Amino acid sequence: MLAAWSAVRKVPTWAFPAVGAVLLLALPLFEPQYELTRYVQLTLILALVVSGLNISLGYAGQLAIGQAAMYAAGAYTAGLLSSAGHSDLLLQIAAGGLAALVVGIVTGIPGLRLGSWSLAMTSFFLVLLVPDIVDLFEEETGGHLGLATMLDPTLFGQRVTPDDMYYVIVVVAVIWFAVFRNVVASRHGIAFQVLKQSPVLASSVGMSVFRTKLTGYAIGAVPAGFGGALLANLDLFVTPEAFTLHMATGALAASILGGSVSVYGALFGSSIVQFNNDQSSSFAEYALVFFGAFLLIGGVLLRGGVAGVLRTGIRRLDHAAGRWPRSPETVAKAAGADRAAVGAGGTVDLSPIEGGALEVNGLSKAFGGNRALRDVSLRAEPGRVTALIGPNGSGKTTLLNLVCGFYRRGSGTITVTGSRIDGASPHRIARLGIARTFQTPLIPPGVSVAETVVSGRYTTDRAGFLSAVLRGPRFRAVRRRDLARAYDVLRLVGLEHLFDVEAATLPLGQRRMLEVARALVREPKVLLLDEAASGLDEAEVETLAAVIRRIRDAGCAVILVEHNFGLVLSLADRIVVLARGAVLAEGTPDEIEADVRVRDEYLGIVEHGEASTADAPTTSPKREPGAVPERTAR
Ligand SMILES: Nc1ncnc2c1ncn2[C@@H]1O[C@H](COP(=O)(O)OP(=O)(O)OP(=O)(O)O)[C@@H](O)[C@H]1O
Repeated sequence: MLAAWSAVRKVPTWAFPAVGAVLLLALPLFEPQYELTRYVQLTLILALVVSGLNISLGYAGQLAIGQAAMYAAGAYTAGLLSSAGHSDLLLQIAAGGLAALVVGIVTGIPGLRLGSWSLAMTSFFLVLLVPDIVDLFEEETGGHLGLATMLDPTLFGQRVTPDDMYYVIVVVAVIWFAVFRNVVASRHGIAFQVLKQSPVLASSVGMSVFRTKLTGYAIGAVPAGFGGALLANLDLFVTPEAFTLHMATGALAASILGGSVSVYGALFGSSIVQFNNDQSSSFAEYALVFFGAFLLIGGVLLRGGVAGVLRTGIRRLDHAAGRWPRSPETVAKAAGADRAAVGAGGTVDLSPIEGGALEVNGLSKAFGGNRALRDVSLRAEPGRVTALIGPNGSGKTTLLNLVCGFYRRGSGTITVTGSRIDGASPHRIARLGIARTFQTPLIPPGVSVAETVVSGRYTTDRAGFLSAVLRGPRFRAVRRRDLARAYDVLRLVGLEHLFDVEAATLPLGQRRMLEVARALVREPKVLLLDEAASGLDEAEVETLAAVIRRIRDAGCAVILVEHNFGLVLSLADRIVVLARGAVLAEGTPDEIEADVRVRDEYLGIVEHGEASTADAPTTSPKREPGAVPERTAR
């Protein structure tokens, strides 16, 4: 059984959908009943609509159900073009996709700008508006009676018969799903998942949150428009009854049941929902109840829907057959890295980084009456580790958030290599070469360790959308470089053997190291590490310390926010101590260690050498090169 599975897994993954497409194209040769071909056509049209929902909701995390309105835009555009004498199918499909894209952009901009539930509300009302808009232009659209003046479709001047229509629908669906798969597997697809996990994370790797959201929402509209144009030409009739809230709920149920974070989940979900639609008129009566049940089954019982169940099954079989996780050699080959070097245990060269000095001058920030930062100044030099320490609530994370542009400053300036960055948006600051890790690691679910690191390279060395869709030479070259670079930094932090593993399933220590790798892969000028050692065991802290030294030696300016005082003493070139939002002391590790105020305020050590709290250190941690201290300051 496992041998058979291994043989199956040797077949390239694209071969399975290709076989499915060939079977669908061959179906008419077997002279199936009309009901079956009709079912396939309607399922594929619904799958086009649902695939758009998978992009905007499943991948990009934008809760919106406006797909029915975009479907309507595509159908009416095709219908009106046909009624006006433009019977060419290609023109109608392209125009239908474009009309849906316009509807997506026009409704997406206000919905996304307002944030929160606005997009869900806007798209909900958009669907409710469809019959009214159709009635408003009754003369052209036929109002609630429907548009019945369409001409027979043509393709390259030839009439397209109802039988030919079957092939047109299959071919459009096959092309779209190939495009969808390529987009999802590209950097742009991973960007959607990063955004879904956290807009803060997305902007910290240089993504414009608004633009990425809008792109996801707008791209999701296009296949719905294609579907609409195909539906109109299938029956040569367009009625507003096909684009109701009922239909929108059905599409949502199909997306969740099939697996919204999946390409082929749209096909699974649509085939189930369409099958039920076709079964009986009593289904139509109770459809909302069925859709609700599908939503519950897909969302609660089957995590990740049908596609999620299949994915888990495949992963288990791969694991049992020894095909997963992949060996370092296989991983290196996939990454385009030097196979000979893999597994040799040698060190990884970190290429020199063009570090930049970060300078903070007179920075203040208040939250209401709470003055979180008061006139703070510090300078972090390239090729040096500058530690920022202080008790809880002293303002360390606030300072990092101001540097990264997540908070607006009250007063003061922030510069990198002399250029002001205060006032810039977070993604622009990230693009200027500031990278960071988070106190609680932000790792998107469902993404491999390798892809998580690659997401850090979002702004470097880009291949455009079209290149990604067509998998052109530029895309493949960038992809090879991305994976090879990800592999290198993973070796640096000791996680290369986990290349293929789902990142979100790693334990805390490895997720922290993974965040360091993701930040490092962009070769940042300035690296901000927010409590990167917290929750790590002794061996992991040692690895982290060695990695930080190598990043520093490569030329990066490292800012280390840390409660592990021993680690700080062993790594820092300069230490800045914050207390109650102001700089309490600044100096070399020796100066800080000897500073009475620091010992008193931060370490809680009273002058006769006893700790004032049970867990405060009584002696200075040792500072051997490479040694990692055992105690934390709190
Ligand atoms: N978004 C916010 N809204 C309101 N108050 C905030 C916000 N962020 C931080 N603060 C307040 O600012 C002060 C400084 O908090 P900050 O998180 O920067 O401290 P910290 O030194 O990083 O603490 P810790 O070591 O616990 O992470 C605290 O009083 C905190 O409550």
